[in-house]
Amino acid sequence: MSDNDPAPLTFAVPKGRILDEALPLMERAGVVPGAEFHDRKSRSLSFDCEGSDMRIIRVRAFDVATFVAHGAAQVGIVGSDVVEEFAYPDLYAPVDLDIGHCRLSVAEPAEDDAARPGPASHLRIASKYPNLTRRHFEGRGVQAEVVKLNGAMELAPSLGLASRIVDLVSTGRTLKENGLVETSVILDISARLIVNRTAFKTDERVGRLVEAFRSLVDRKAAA
Ligand SMILES: Nc1ncnc2c1ncn2[C@@H]1O[C@H](COP(=O)(O)OP(=O)(O)OP(=O)(O)O)[C@@H](O)[C@H]1O
Ligand SMILES: O=P(O)(O)OC[C@H]1O[C@H](OP(=O)(O)OP(=O)(O)O)[C@H](O)[C@@H]1O
Repeated sequence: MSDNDPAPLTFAVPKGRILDEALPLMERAGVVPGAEFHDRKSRSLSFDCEGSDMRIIRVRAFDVATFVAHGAAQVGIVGSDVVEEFAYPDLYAPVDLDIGHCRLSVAEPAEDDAARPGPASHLRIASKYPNLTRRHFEGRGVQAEVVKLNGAMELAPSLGLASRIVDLVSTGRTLKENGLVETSVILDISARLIVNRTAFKTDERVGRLVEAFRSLVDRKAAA
């Protein structure tokens, strides 16, 4: 790299379930992680990209948004749940990738309707999404006290930690097996290509990546 070459771009991806669906799209957009990315024994968090000086970093889903919003990564892939929860002003989500579909829902114990108390003005709710939870309940005139958990939300009602949960639902199996029922959907979710707004305005490589992903999604929709 000469002194005049721009700094390599950093592309952030989540570690878990979105990745399986995201990798084929990334590859078709020319973002191909090197072999070490697939080496389960590797403890590296930053990887080469084939045919480019771009770096690919693999972080927790919520952290993808944080890296991109702060410009530490310029591009990333993350669920719209994460985009909406943080609502970072410097984060722009220009492409719906049509993968990682699920929903953010309210759930409560599947007990008899007769045993359920009437409408409440204050509820304790367990969630990994405090902002979306508060916003949803405030819109319905209910003050939500959110107990922040990072997983296994479904345990909270039976152990008296909260009366309801707000969590991601896909097949609904986890709710069912833990004696809960979905009572309302807050948000339909899919994965988004996200970019740092400043990088998008100032670095044409970011714009080219956005166009590459957008045309892939458009072609899939037209097929
Ligand atoms: N059934 C599901 N459960 C959880 N997330 C789902 C589901 N279906 C799709 N998703 C999407 O996947 C995202 C989680 O992505 P992924 O599992 O790749 O991240 P992660 O980094 O492993 O997350 P975590 O921080 O929980 O470890 C969610 O934010 C959501 O957008
Ligand atoms: O409707 P389903 O298909 O059952 O999927 C929903 C479950 O999947 C997610 O958990 P995940 O497996 O990511 O584990 P976590 O609780 O550690 O987040 C989510 O938090 C639910 O628990």
